[in-house]
Amino acid sequence: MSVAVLGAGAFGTALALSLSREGHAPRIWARDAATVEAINHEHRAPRLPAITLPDTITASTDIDAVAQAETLLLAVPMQSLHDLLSRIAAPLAGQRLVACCKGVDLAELTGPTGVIAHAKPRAIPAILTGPSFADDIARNLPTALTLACRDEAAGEALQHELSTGALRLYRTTDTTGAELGGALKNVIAIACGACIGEGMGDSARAALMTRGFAEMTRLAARLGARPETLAGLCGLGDLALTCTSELSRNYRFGLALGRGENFDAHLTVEGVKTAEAVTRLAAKLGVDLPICAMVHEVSTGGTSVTEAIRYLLNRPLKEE
Ligand SMILES: NC(=O)c1ccc[n+]([C@@H]2O[C@H](COP(=O)([O-])OP(=O)(O)OC[C@H]3O[C@@H](n4cnc5c(N)ncnc54)[C@H](O)[C@@H]3O)[C@@H](O)[C@H]2O)c1
Ligand SMILES: O=P(O)(O)OC[C@H](O)CO
Repeated sequence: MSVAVLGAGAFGTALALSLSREGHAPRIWARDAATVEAINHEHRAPRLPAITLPDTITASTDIDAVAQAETLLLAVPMQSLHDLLSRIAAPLAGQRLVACCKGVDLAELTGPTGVIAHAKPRAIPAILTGPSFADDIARNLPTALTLACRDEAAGEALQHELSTGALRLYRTTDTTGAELGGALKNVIAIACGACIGEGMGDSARAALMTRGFAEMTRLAARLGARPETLAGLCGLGDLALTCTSELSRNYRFGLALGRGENFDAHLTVEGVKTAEAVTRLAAKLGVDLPICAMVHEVSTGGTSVTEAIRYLLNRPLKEE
């Protein structure tokens, strides 16, 4: 089976490397010629500068040519996924489209598999998500992720196609749970970073992680997801990684908010737009997501970290 990667960022490049170790020769689509030049001639990718790529990994700016592979890994930021799919002329009928992004689309208020289903209704949508830093996958360190696909046979085929000796994929048909886990953990990671940056301590972070997990499962349950999906790699697993590691951009963005420091605007921080999207979605559905709402307020300058923490502490007391 042929696999291609659309998007030459850190995660797309790391996944291409992972595939190349299993004998695939993946092509990467990049939107700019300079990145294609760097991959094809210097064997390096701008977003993973420390890694040398094998010459079996090649790149092109011709999206319609690259998109002919049977399996396409869609590795662009969440808010660019719709734009990416609209660049491809073909309907991609019967092809497996695996979202490798985490978030909720602001325009459609759906996760990546919903965006795929709207843009390419004859394709088979799936999502690859869970605790993993691109750099770890690129270095072939042990990693376990969730592969979610409603089509069981396609999901099983993808699980086998994308697993490697170091990258172990667990399968589920619960795409809603898998994508909400990955989306919301980024929002909670911003909250945890802000809490640590503000000097609130590890106990406060543990409280935010736990009550954040309650928000994740509440919204997911309202949208029909299974609780055990959220308790898996794509939910609890990724929450644990992202809320505790300074390798996470979402966590570091939160740290900067808490410390009152600037943050590099060129870095992909999915939790900011996702906080806005899930706050809107929750209002529409009548679901209470106070931590997500505060992350949206703080990250858009609507309130301070101190005020947000005070608000969360002073909410009416309730049962756990
Ligand atoms: N980096 C990681 O460790 C990691 C791990 C797991 C999941 N992810 C997820 O992968 C997704 C991508 O993150 P990343 O770290 O690879 O980001 P990145 O910032 O390293 O790269 C993003 C890439 O997308 C391209 N891009 C942006 N907008 C585009 C558009 N409109 N059309 C086409 N290409 C566009 C950029 O040129 C860049 O090559 C995110 O949703 C992220 O949550 C990342
Ligand atoms: O750097 P982040 O915060 O986007 O996190 C990367 C991955 O999503 C961690 O699983």
